[in-house]
Parts: sequence; structure tokens; C-alpha cells
Amino acid sequence: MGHPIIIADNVGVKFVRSRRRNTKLRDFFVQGGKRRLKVDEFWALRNLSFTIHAGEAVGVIGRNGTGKSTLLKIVAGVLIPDEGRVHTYGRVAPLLELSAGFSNDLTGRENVQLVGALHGMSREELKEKLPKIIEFAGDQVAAAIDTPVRHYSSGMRVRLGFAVIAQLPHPILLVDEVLAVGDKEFRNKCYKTIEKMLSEGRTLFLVSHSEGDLKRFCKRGLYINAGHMEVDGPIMDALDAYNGLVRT
Ligand SMILES: Nc1ncnc2c1ncn2[C@@H]1O[C@H](COP(=O)(O)OP(=O)(O)OP(=O)(O)O)[C@@H](O)[C@H]1O
Repeated sequence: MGHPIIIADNVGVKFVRSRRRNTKLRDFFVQGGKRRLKVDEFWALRNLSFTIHAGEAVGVIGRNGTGKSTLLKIVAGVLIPDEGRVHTYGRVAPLLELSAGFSNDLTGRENVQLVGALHGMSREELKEKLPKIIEFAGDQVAAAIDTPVRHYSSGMRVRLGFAVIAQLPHPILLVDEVLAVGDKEFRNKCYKTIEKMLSEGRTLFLVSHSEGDLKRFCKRGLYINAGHMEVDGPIMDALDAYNGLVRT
């Protein structure tokens, strides 16, 4: 087994959910039409501890809103936990929320340059890799490469995001529900790329609702339920726990 590459130590993340009260018409008039906000905090994740070793492919499973994306954001360093810590030993290539962190107002080309530079690519490297990135993303993206990404479909965003991330040499790859968005031909390209990355000894952290994708890549699974880790073990055990929950 490789060396520890991601260590989560008792991680907790608290969010504040601002919700408008169930306003009854009577209250509305009593309050003079003022909307009352009730602020409540909740733990999106709590008491999460695990160690991932270099070269492992780990699937994260759970129902909607259970904390999977939040966990990946913490590993990516875009969210700081309220409790505990996450240590990563190596750079992280994140593909979260259907993009590589694109800005809507920038064009596809500008985003590639920005994201590439943020992840340590030099100008020369970017110049050399840009045609490969555009080719990987496909014809539709190539035709819109100088259009702001706000006009891209979610599939186009994912294609370009994956194309950039695929060019990074980083040892840790975070993929959040991305494979589900692309079409079959693009998914196959992504599968090949992920397989190649794993064969190079890189580490994959994959959030997916697709059992097929999880079983294809991951030997290990983390099953998260309501912010708590219920299973950290073989992928089939994590999937069984998830399916058991869904069936009841
Ligand atoms: N910035 C935020 N502010 C407040 N609440 C948030 C924020 N981000 C996420 N949440 C809440 O935290 C919980 C966990 O969200 P998260 O996106 O991690 O779930 P998920 O398991 O990835 O869900 P899905 O399968 O739908 O993608 C949800 O209740 C969500 O509404």
C-alpha cells in the first residue's frame, strides 16, 4: 500500500441555513408584512476520520444532501472544516460541481488559462496543451471556446473541465458526479483517462450515484449518511449499506 496521501481527522462542517418561517397570513399582518428569518445551524458532516493511501480509488456514496460534495470541497481545500483537520500530501486536481472552478463571464479559453495557471501550469505549458485540451473536450466546445462559459450546457462545462484536469500531473484527483453528465462517447474517454491515471499510481476520490462507475474504479467505499460515516470498507459493503437504506 502507498503512503498516506489524504488524512481526515475528526472532521466536522457546520452550515447556517437561513429559512423563511412558515408565514401564516395572520402572522404576516401582525408583523406588519416583515419577513422573519429563522437562522439555524446544522452539521453537514461530523466526526469523519479516515486515511487514504497513494494509489487508492475511493468511492463516496450516499443519498442527496448527505455531505458528499462538502467532503470533497474540504479535501480540495475550498472549504475549511469547523472541527478537525484534513491533510493532503500532494497537489489536488478537483472536478467539483460540474466544472474545474470556471468563472461564468470568462470564455472557455480564458477559463482554461486561468484554471491551468491556478494549478501551476506555466504559460508555455498552457500554450502547448491548449490544442489537446480543446480536442479532448470535443467539437461543440471547440466551436464555443471563445464564448463565455455561462452559455455552455452542463455537458460542455464538464467536457472542458475534465479536459483541463486530465492534463494536470497532480497525484490526487477529485471527481464529483461528473461522469453522469457527459454523453457515452465522452464518458468512455473519461474512463480511459481515469484508468490511465490510476495505472500511474494516482489517487482517486469519486462521488457518484452510479454503481457501475463506483464498482469499475473503486475497491474501497465510504458510505455517508446524514453527515456521518456509516461504512468505510470494501466498495460492495458501502453499496449494500446504501441500497439497504434506500430500500427501507
Ligand atoms: N454553502 C452552504 N450553505 C448552507 N448549506 C449548505 C451549503 N452547502 C451545502 N449545504 C447543505 O449541506 C448538506 C450537504 O450538502 P452536499 O452538497 O455536501 O450533499 P451531497 O451529498 O453532495 O448531495 P448530492 O448527492 O445532492 O450532490 C445539504 O443539506 C446542503 O443543503
